[in-house]
Amino acid sequence: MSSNKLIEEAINVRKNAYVPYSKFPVGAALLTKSGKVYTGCNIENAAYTVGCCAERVTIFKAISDGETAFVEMAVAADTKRPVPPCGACRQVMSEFFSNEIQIHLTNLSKETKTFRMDELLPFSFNNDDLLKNE
Ligand SMILES: O=c1ccn([C@H]2C[C@H](O)[C@@H](CO)O2)c(=O)[nH]1
Ligand SMILES: [Zn+2]
Repeated sequence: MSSNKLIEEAINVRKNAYVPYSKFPVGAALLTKSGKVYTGCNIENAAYTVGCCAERVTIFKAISDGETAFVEMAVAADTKRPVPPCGACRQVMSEFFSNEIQIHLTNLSKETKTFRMDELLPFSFNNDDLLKNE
């Protein structure tokens, strides 16, 4: 699976986005170490705040299937620059992605920027911060 193929999958799954409110479809694709590709799109709701971004839908699909080891992720939207993930998604990514994982952000022209997790979310809150007495 090439990075370009993963980007194609992210662009392709945008068609399933449920976005009657924002009309801003986003797609994501996640490659596991076992070679599986999980895809996801954003899913909105009439109660706006309960909608979920494409990145989190994708990661949660993989985690709920028992997958925890990942290689790379692609995120695509119809943006001028490669689409930047929101802060909530960066926090969820940081829970499951080590710094070896490549995160490809792209747009429909496949203008792509690739980041490491600590570039997308430096000084992130993590499980170590919960261990205040150790
Ligand atoms: O990286 C992003 C940015 C936004 N959205 C969604 C949230 C909402 O449904 C719509 C507009 O913000 O796009 C994503 O899925 N991923
Ligand atoms: Zn998000």
